[in-house]
Amino acid sequence: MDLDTTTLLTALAALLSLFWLRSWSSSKSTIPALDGADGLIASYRSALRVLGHGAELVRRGYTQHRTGVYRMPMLLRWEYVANAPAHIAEIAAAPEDVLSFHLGAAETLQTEWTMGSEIAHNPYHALAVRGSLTRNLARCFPQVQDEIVHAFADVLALEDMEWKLIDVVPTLMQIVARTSNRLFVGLPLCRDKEYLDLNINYTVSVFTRGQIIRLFPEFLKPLVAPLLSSRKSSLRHALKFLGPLIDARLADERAHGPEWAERPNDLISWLLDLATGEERTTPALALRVLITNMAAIHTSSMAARVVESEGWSKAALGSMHRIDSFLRESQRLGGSGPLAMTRKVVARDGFTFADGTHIPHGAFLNTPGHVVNTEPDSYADPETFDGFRFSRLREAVNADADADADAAKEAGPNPNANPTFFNRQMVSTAPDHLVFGHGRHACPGRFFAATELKAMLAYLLLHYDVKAETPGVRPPDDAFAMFRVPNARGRIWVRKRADLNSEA
Ligand code: HEM
Repeated sequence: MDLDTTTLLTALAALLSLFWLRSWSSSKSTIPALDGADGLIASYRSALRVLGHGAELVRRGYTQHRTGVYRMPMLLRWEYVANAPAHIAEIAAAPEDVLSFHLGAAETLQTEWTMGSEIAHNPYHALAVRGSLTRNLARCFPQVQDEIVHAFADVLALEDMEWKLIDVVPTLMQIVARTSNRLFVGLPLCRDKEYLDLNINYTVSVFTRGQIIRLFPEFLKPLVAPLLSSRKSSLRHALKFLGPLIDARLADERAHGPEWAERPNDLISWLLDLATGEERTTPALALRVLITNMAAIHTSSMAARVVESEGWSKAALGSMHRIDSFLRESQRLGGSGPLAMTRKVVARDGFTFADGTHIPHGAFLNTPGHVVNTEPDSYADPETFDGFRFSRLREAVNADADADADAAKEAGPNPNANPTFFNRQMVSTAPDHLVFGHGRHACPGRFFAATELKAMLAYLLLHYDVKAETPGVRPPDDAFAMFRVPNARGRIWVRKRADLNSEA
């Protein structure tokens, strides 16, 4: 879909929305509206403004209602934003049958249209990521490490000591997709360019077209969404690669049961451990592989600077506090959109915070992701990138536990877990660090993401020199409404290091 078509559809959606007879009864809510956005005309004006200035409006709402909840006008309804840390902690702790993460995500990503309604109703792939994938990280790390070496060599394709200008986002997406798929589906498929491109294109399509579909009123979605969504064509395409692999795995399971000597330790097996009924078919399993790829690929872009040289075994990565700190800081500033942790209130009586603030049934409740990640009460000089902010803290408290303790805690009860681990690691979530969400639905893939990104950054630093295209300048993020991603046109210079080490 070209830019003109996108613009046209967006304009059409906005126009239709203006004529859509939205119920304004909720504007009589006791919860205050964003200042200047109350009333029919003002609210529509603000809702249109959200499309181009979402982050600015969320920051304004934070300044105006620092300790409370306010209503933000969107084109099709009012949404609620909770600013106070205590409220954020309550949202994080609420059970799925009170505040639904899955129905919140279904709205944000338009899951029914971009992925299929079964993904929201039976998200068992998240359990496979939280359990088996996380538990197997240490065992599978040598393969991930091996893939990083090959992926950097093939994707950067540097012949000699010359500097090469590379496009950051597409290059990192190739490397991340390939490394992740070494774990998900193994060799040789993880190196198939057509398969990787399919996963990357599907990821981009879910995030961009989901935002456009979201602009349309419900009654128009059945007409418009199938034209915009690439779900069916992507799944058909994915079956070309995954179909034979999954067919063979299902045949083996039928012949030998769930445990057999050469059973691969990969995502397909981890999904099969949990899949029941209709989920145990080739297309249904292929869709879960596609969705897990989408979750894994979407957020992995970062700035890189030389920090220090260490070995890069899994154990060494655990002690690489500065790389961990650098990535956490990078995510703190660039990793959350204006709104995070979207939840749909599904409890019949609505949701009431401990201080009595009441959110009605059916409403969407959010937290101001980027704003809390840059709250001056939590972070000194919060808008400044300080790569070693967290490693200094860590050195000060002299904590030595690493992400494994946290990962093991997530994967299941562990009587030997150390309760005093440092809680400002890359994988640690908090009401003032919402990059991976927080609470019950905090990203289950973050242990893998942290291991993979730390290994990638360490490898990059040991083997390549890197510099910004324009010294000291980070290109501004691309933003649309409440959606924010690294600048798609950002470029950096890369060359092989003169004193190239052979990998540890
Ligand atoms: C830097 C990389 C990543 C970031 C920033 C990230 C961020 C997030 C966020 C913000 C959420 C929602 C949390 C909430 O609303 O409370 C989430 C959920 C999720 N993420 Fe990630 N993620 C990353 C990598 C991954 C990877 C590598 C995987 C898979 C291997 C993954 C799988 C998932 C899944 C399955 C969920 C849904 C959780 C549930 O159903 O409870 N993510 N992620």
